[in-house]
Amino acid sequence: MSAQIIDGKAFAANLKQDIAKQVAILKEKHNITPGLAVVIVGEDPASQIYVRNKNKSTVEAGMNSFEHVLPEDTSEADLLALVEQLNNDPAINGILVQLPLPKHINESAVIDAINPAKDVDGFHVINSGLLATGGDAIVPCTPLGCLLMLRDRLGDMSGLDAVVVGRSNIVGKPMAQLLLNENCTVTIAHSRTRDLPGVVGRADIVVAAVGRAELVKGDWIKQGATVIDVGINRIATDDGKSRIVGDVEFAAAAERAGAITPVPGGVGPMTIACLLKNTVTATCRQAGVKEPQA
Ligand SMILES: Nc1nc(=O)c2c([nH]1)NC[C@@H]1CN(c3ccc(C(=O)N[C@@H](CCC(=O)O)C(=O)O)cc3)C=[N+]21
Ligand SMILES: [Mg+2]
Repeated sequence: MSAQIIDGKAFAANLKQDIAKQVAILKEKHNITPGLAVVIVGEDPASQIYVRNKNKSTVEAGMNSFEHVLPEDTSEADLLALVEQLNNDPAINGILVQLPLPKHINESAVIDAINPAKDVDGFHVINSGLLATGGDAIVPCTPLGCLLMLRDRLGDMSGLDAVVVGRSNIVGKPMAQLLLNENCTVTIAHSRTRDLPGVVGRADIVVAAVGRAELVKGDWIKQGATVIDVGINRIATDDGKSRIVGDVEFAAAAERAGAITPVPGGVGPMTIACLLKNTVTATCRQAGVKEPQA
C-alpha cells in the first residue's frame, strides 16, 4: 500500500476544537449560544444513530441541541408547521430535517420551507442557487468536508482533473460546483456514463458518491490521484455478520492513489464537523456579527 490515508476523524476532531473556541468567543463577546434543531421523522435505526452523534457533537461544541422525533405517519402539514415554528424561534439558528423522509411527504417542499438563513444542510434551492452563481451560500456539509480535506492535501487545485462519481443534489452536484470554484476541470460521472473506468482513470481527484459498495475499482485509479470516498454501505460478510465499506475498492485503490479517505473514519466525521461549522456561520450571519477566528 502506497497511499497516504487521510484521517477524517482526526481532521474533524481538530475542526470541532476550533468550532468550540468560536462558540466560546460568541458567548463571551456577544452573549450568543448557537442552537441547532434536528428533526427526524420515523424510526429508522441508522438515522437515529446519526441524530444521536450530531446531538452529542453539538453539545460538546458548546451549542444548544434540540431534537424533534416525529412518528413515521406524521403529515406533511404537521412537519411544515414544525419547520415554521423553528423558523420563527430566535433560539434556533440551524435547522436540519433528516433525509430521507417517509414517501408520503414531499422532501423538496419541506426543505424549501426552511428559512434559507437557517438551512445548515445547504439543501434549500436558494443555497444551491447561491453556490452555483458564486454567492454567499451555506454549503452542504458532506461536500464541504470533502473540500476541506482536499485543500489540506493538495492546496491549489487549479487545472487539476476532478471526477465526481454521482449526481445527487446532496453530494454530487454541490461537490462539482465546489471543485469548479477551485478551478478544477470537472467531470460528473453517473450510471449512464460510458467507459467509467476511463473517465475515472484520467482524474487527479476522484470523489465517489454513488452509494454502491466498491463500485469504483482500485485499478481504475491513476497513480498518485487523491481519492475521496463518500459512500457508507453495509455489506454482508461470509461469517453472517456485516461490515461498512465505501464506494471505492479501498485496498486496491490505496495501491495506486497518492492519498485516500477510509470508510469509516473519512468523510463521515467531517460531515458532522461541517454541520457544526455551518451552524456557527449561520448564527453569525443572523446576528450580524463577524465569525470569530478560533
Ligand atoms: N438532512 C440530512 N443531512 C445529512 O447530513 C444527512 C441526512 N439528512 N441523512 C442521513 C445522512 C447520513 N449522514 C451521515 C453523517 C455522518 C456519518 C458518520 O459520522 N459516519 C462515521 C461512522 C460510520 C459508522 O460506523 O456507522 C464514519 O463514516 O466514520 C454518517 C452518515 C448524514 N446525513
Ligand atoms: Mg449534510
